[in-house]
Amino acid sequence: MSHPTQPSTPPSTPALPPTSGEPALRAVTSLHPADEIDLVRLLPHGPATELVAWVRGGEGMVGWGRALELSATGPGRWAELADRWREVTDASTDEGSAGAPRGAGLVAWVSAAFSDDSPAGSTLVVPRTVVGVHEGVAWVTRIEQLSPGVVSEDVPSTGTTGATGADALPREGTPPVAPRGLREAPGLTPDEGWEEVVAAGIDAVRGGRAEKVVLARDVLATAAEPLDLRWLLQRFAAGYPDTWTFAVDGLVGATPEMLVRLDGGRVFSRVLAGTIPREAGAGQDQRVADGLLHSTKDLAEHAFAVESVVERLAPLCTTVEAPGTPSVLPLPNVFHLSSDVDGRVRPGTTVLELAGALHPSAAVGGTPREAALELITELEGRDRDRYAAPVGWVDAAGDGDMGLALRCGRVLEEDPATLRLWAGGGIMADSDPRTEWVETGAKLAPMRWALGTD
Ligand SMILES: C=C(O[C@@H]1C=C(C(=O)O)C=C[C@H]1O)C(=O)O
Repeated sequence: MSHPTQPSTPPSTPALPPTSGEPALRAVTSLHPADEIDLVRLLPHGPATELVAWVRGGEGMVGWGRALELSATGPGRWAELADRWREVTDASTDEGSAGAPRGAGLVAWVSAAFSDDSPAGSTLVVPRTVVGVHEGVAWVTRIEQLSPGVVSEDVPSTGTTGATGADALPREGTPPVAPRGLREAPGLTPDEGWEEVVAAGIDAVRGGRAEKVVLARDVLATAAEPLDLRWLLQRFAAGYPDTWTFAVDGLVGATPEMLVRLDGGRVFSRVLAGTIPREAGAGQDQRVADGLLHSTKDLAEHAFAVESVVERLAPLCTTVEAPGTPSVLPLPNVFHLSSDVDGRVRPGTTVLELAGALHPSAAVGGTPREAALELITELEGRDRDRYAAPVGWVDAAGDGDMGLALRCGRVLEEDPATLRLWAGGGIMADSDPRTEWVETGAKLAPMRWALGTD
């Protein structure tokens, strides 16, 4: 039996839609008076990964649902996210945000992996609903995909105030659920081994391998049920109002450190390095703060961090200015040496590219950068996931805030009742392992307090 011969050319197939480019989004913003809006109370109950927040002193933004998610890995993760976000925003429409406060309109939250070779990946998330507050103005932005793509189900709406429809202000969500039956366990480094890790870091610095290396430890906190992130966010917002309370992709915390803010061409970075736990009793504050301001070890450690930021900003800016001496930033748990760096960015640079260039600053890596990163890999011996990496938001113009993911934890993908908490500190030749243990304990205090019910 003979078989029909195959045609030499395949039959013509219908034309496929263009595959280049990212999905287009449509953002619609409405403005409202901001009377008595408590942003973190607006968040609906939902899985940890569906909630986003960036709030400080009652202002900022919260969001939920997912209109779009982009991910990237490797050393090119920043450039990839920046390019793809530009493609998204170029193809998208943004209605009603003209003249509205910074952050209103099309906006994405970003959380990146600390290291270039991390399996953790980096993510850019555009929520379906964003509510913001700034200087007496509130806004609601609703975002949807215009072109085909995967859109996850929105978190159920919390309802609306008076007015109905897409532009109404969402009403407060149900009260958050306090974590029950909390227990702590040592993380990837056994507690009793961490001072040895620090001692090895001190030896490496004394031996000339680096001038400063930041070493961190982790702790696991497990509750009886999946954690309600809104509990933590409300605690942070109330107890740490001078820090940026953040949530994205299951990473939650209250960071005092602004790696980089871009606002209409102005660049700002708050560099922190050099820390002392705040002792109970306000009577001690002045003495402790003075001690920090005169500690040669802490001043040197701080200078490395400022230098690393100024050096990396310089090629991307027309001007960069740093103060000659740091000041003391008081937080409920610690004092930090703090320097505010200001600059003007060269046109066309977004906050994502700035964060990519600055990360890891010597506040979380060390000096020199490459040698310190090698030591971190060698001595910590495990991946930092999203800890100590940039976290924040970017708008359609490329402006935004990128803090450092510190005083934070991340919900484990495999167990939504467990958070991995992290804290680290800068190790210099004259550091002491016991003091570093106490300092990292003070840096874990905000998370431990936020998990509590006192
Ligand atoms: C590494 C952390 O914090 C960083 C390290 C600091 C230090 O060593 O003094 C201070 C602030 C942060 O830049 C942390 O909180 O985990």
